[in-house]
Amino acid sequence: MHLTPGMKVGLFGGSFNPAHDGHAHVAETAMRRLGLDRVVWLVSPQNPLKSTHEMAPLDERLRSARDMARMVGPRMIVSDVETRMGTQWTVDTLRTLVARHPGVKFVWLMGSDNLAGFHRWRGWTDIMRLMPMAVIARPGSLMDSRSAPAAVRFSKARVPAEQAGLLPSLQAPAWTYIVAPLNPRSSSAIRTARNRSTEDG
Ligand SMILES: Nc1ncnc2c1ncn2[C@@H]1O[C@H](COP(=O)(O)OP(=O)(O)OP(=O)(O)O)[C@@H](O)[C@H]1O
Ligand SMILES: O=C(O)c1ccc[n+]([C@@H]2O[C@H](COP(=O)([O-])O)[C@@H](O)[C@H]2O)c1
Repeated sequence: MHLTPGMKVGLFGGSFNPAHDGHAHVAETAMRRLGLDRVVWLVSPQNPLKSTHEMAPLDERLRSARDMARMVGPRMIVSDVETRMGTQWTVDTLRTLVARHPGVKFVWLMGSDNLAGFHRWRGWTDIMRLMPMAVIARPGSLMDSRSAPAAVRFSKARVPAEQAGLLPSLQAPAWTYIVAPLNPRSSSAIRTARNRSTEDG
C-alpha cells in the first residue's frame, strides 16, 4: 500500500463477511469528518473473538470489500496485509503498520458495537496509545458511549465529535464518538437472509 509521510489514514478492520453499505457508511463518514486522505480496509483473516463457523474464504471477503470500497471512491484501499503478516491480533497489525510507515497519521476506525467489548481485545490499552481512534455509532449498540470500560478508562482522552477533524494530528491516546446518521446494515443479517432464501428455494 502506497502511503506517504503526512498523510491522514484511517485503518478500518473487519471480517467483511460480506461487505455492505454499513461499511461504506463508516469509511465515508470517517473520511469526511476526520479529513482522511485514505481509508485502508483491513480484511481480517479471522476475528479472534468470532466463530469460524460461516466465515467465507478470505478471497471471497476481499472481493466483497473491494466491490464496496470502489463505490466509496478512489481514496479507499483494500488490504490483505494481516494475512501476509500472519496475524489476527489488531495490536500486532497496528504496531507493524506504524513501524513501516513513519510520519503517516493513522487513526483506528470501528463501529460502536466494538467499543462495548474493546477491553477484551488483546493489548487494548496499547492500541489506545498507538494511534487515535474514531468510533462510529451503530444502531443496536447505542449504549451510553461513556459507560463502556474502554471509554471510562480513557475518558480524559475523549475529543468532542465537533473536533473530529483534529483527531489524526493528535497524540494518542485520543478518541472520538461520531453519531452520524445511523446505518442499520449487518453482515449477519445478510447471511441469515441468504440462508433463508436457499432453504426456501
Ligand atoms: N452499520 C454499521 N454501522 C456502523 N459500524 C458498522 C456497521 N456495520 C459494520 N460496522 C463496523 O465495521 C467493522 C467491521 O464489521 P464486520 O465486518 O464485522 O461487519 P458486521 O456487519 O458487524 O458483521 P457481523 O454481523 O457478521 O458481526 C466493525 O468495526 C463494525 O463495528
Ligand atoms: O485483536 C483483537 O483482540 C481483536 C478482537 C476482536 C476484533 N478485532 C478486530 O476488529 C476488527 C473488526 O472485527 P469484526 O469481526 O467486527 O469485523 C477486525 O479488524 C478484527 O480483527 C481484534
